[in-house]
Amino acid sequence: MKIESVNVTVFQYPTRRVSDTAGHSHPGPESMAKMAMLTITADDGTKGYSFAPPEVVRPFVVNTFFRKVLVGQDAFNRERIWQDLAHWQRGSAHQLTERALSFVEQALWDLIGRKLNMPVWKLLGGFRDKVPAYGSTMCGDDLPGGLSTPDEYASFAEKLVARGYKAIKLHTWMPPVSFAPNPKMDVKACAAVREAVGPDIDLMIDGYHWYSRTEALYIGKELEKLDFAWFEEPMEEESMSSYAWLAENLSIPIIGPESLGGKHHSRADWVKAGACDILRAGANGVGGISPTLKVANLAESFGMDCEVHGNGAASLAVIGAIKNCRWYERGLLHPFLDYDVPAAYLNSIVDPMDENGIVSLPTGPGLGEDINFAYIENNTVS
Ligand SMILES: O=C(NO)[C@@H](O)[C@H](O)[C@@H](O)C(=O)[O-]
Ligand SMILES: [Mg+2]
Repeated sequence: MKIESVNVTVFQYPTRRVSDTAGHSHPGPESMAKMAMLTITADDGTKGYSFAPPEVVRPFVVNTFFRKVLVGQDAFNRERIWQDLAHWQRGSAHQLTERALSFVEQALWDLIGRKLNMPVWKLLGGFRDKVPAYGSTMCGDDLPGGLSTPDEYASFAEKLVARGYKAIKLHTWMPPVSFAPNPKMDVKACAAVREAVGPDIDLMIDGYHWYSRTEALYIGKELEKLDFAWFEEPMEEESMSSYAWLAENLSIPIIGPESLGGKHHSRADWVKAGACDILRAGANGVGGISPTLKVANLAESFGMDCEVHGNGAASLAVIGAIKNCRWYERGLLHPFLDYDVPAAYLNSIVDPMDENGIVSLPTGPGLGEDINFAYIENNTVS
């Protein structure tokens, strides 16, 4: 099955998610956003798809890297294609990003799954067809009735538990929110949520990512009193030694790295350095599904869990194939937004959750996205 073409369709769709000046998403007025659908087509007509921000898979990236490496290759030689692209990153002047690599690799997996008429998670190992989800909140805000006070976090947490979630992760306040960063406010939000949901719900925090060692230590010690399940990204992840120091000084599990580059290579060094108790990797951030699987397998070899970063089909593809991931990150959630409403370009969401907080993995071929092709065609902008 030879790859014949790699194409990108950019289309517009309505959204109520806006980004702040640090890239964190919050609810906002409805606006039209743009999305790119990356399509890989094989010579027998089979197609594979992934969705990406248009700038990540812009024409320069597709023409300069994707088409040169993929076209003419056997689509089943996915690892060889991935290695060839990954090696080109060094000489790409930072134009071939981990995220671009992730999205083309995901489309390749989707193509393979569609060709074999099997879900990717089953192709990769088929460990499970259901997974418990944790509710991952948006970052805090200053919206009255949103996530602007500890009590509003507590009230939202109660609603999430009523919806079925058995675990909740708080993204707390970060600049540009006026009073952030604020370790004491982070702790107050965590305490309010623990008070509201009781002792049987797993709680985690993912707060301001640039605290000092002493600020992170203070928060961590307070979280230990609140029996939090993990402490995520409280400092700059480029400083692995800071995380090793923090992990040494706290009993609460430290999880990471999430946003650090270096794919599965950097995560091996984190394990060796004792910089985390739980590994983390996302299929959009470490170069795709296979590198995420490599991180999960590395973690398993050291008796560690690997909690997959982010929601979506690619995350589910990995989680369905491995044992050592306890949760699916379902989010990001906010009181003002209904997560269960699919985006206009999808007929249904890929991660439906029942009243017990269990997400059933997609049973369709490939990554299992229920794509509304007619909508995309009617809303194509380039
Ligand atoms: O941290 C995350 N998940 O754990 C990300 O999904 C979110 O994007 C969060 O970091 C953020 O909004 O920056
Ligand atoms: Mg995170």
